[in-house]
Amino acid sequence: MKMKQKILIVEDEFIVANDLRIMLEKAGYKVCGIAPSVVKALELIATKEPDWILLDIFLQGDKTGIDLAGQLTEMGIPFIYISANTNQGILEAAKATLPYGFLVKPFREKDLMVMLDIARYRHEQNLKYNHHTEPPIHKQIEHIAEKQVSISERLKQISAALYPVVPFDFLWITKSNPRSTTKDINIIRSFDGKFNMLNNENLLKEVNVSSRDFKAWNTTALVHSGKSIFNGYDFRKLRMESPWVQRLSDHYALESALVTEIERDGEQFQFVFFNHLSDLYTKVHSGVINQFKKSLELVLDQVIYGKDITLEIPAPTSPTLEKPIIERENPEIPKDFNGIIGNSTLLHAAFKKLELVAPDDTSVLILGESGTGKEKIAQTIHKLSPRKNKPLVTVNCAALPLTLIESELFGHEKGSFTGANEKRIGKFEQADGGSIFLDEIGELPLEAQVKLLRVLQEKEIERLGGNYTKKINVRIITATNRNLEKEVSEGRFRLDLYYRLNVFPIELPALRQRKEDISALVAFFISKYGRKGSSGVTGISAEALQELQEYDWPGNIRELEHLVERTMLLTEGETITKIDLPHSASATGFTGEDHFKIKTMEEMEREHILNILKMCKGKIFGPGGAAEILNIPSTTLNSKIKKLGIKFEFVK
Ligand SMILES: Nc1ncnc2c1ncn2[C@@H]1O[C@H](COP(=O)(O)OP(=O)(O)OP(=O)(O)O)[C@@H](O)[C@H]1O
Repeated sequence: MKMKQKILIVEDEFIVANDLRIMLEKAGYKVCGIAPSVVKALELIATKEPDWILLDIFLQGDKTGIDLAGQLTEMGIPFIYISANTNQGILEAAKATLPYGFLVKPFREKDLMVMLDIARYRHEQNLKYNHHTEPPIHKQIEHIAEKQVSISERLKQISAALYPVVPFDFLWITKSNPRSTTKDINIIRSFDGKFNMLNNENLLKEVNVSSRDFKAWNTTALVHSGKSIFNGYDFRKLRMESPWVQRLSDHYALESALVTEIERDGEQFQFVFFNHLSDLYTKVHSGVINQFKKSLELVLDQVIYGKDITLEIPAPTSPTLEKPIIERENPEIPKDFNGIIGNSTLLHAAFKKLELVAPDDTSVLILGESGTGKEKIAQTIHKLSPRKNKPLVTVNCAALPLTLIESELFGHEKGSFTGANEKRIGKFEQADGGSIFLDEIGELPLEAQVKLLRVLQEKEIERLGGNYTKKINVRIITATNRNLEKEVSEGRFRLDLYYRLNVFPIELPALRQRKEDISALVAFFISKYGRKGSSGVTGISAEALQELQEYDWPGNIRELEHLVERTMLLTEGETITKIDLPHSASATGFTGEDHFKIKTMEEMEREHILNILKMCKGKIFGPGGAAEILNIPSTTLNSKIKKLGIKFEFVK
């Protein structure tokens, strides 16, 4: 008989805590204490040494469950949140602490037990691989801070990493002591979720303030007397005290702020996060930002402090046409990992995980946008596993008609449905002894999900329309470019299956997150297509490469590969000097011919919104903003913009 698992309940509502205790004890767990506050929880952890913690978010005292979570991770104690709070910002902040689960109150006894069961299973797997699922956000920030890309690119990436846990529309980083605005950094989030950086000079122009006024206002960091959260009345007071904050908040329709101070070498810096939602920030956010202080220090050291801020991307050093910077004849053909090119830290993190898991039978879930190389990774996992001499069967779940998917995967008996003239061996049976790669797993219909769960749990398949079951031995590798958590929350994907598949996730970065790999990839593709075809291209000019590095790559490596191949065919000399990158004009639907096209209502709506956005120079909120002109709430406009796929570049 196994030792009973000891659980500590951290919950300030006695009735809920007691209820939980009864359920857990009934299921055979030992409840080693109930703590209504973080302080009490730490005391009980020291004396009772719990195996698991069930953690509420808002507790007695000024510390939240999320504050405690950071310490739990350091102590290596696994935890699950149990909270009634489903505010998106708080969920994201909770997620960033890497819990083993999140249960929303009220819940059924069964939900709790399933969640605990799966969490324990995942924890065992994690201990085995000694890792957590993804690098925590502070690690991501530190990694970006040290990247060899421009300061503004790093700050944009850091903003994107921070955003899920501390959402903001405007971030002002300023030196508060000794007071100075010369090194101010202003980061603005545009409505399409991109971050743009402005120095003070440009920002003053944008918000229409003369530098004389700015100086006269003696604009300095906020006097915040130790307070960090500014909602409602506090925010209005802040506005009254600072004309600069007033101007910013009028222009960007900002309604709340969160402030944190960081000291470096006797100088005090202030990070001020602003949001257009009122009452957005809570002590959860200030707790999170406190946990990130060390990373923010690094950002100041590496990215800002002691350096001149230039927002311009440095001009390419040698924009030569004659001297291509990548040459096939003298090829620095990049080193690769089983045919996968890339040297960025993000990709290396994925390789490391891959090497770790490949020899085992553990299921792997590969996450990444389309074209990031998920299939390549799946092939490599198989190649590096003891199953390498057995088949790797690939199934694209999105490419199969719903009606056929089950028979394709699990096989069918003759006559089991109309058209089933012959018995069919399913893909799982074909893969017996080897691996199966289920691409686009998010597309799998619910009935097939049940069967897949059965394969994972019982290691057996059942053909359609028969009593035929067979034990099989298949390693399952899945991939998706969808947000599976969202699919789960919307009822399209089974939670239990998600947890089983997500035991070992490998995240593949989008190409835009690892632009440092672009030149190696281009060199690789030039060499690949040069050898194959008749193109005489051997290199690319620095300018053209720079252009590639500035592009966003929605189609990732697949798009880059096709573009290089196409450009090589169109290039007459040896060096690619001109690249025909997709332009926003055609994407906006503003080509000349469009005048004569019959347009759908959606197209009309899109065009009208675009026109207004252009008129307002992209301003959505506040006076003179597009929402006001269109007479709809800004939130509605924002969701229309998203739905209609309007991108910020189209507005410029
Ligand atoms: N790191 C890499 N080095 C070299 N080639 C790569 C790399 N990553 C991807 N590719 C190439 O890019 C193309 C797309 O890769 P792949 O099909 O593996 O992407 P995917 O993420 O599975 O895409 P989808 O989600 O659309 O199925 C392939 O031709 C692949 O060979």
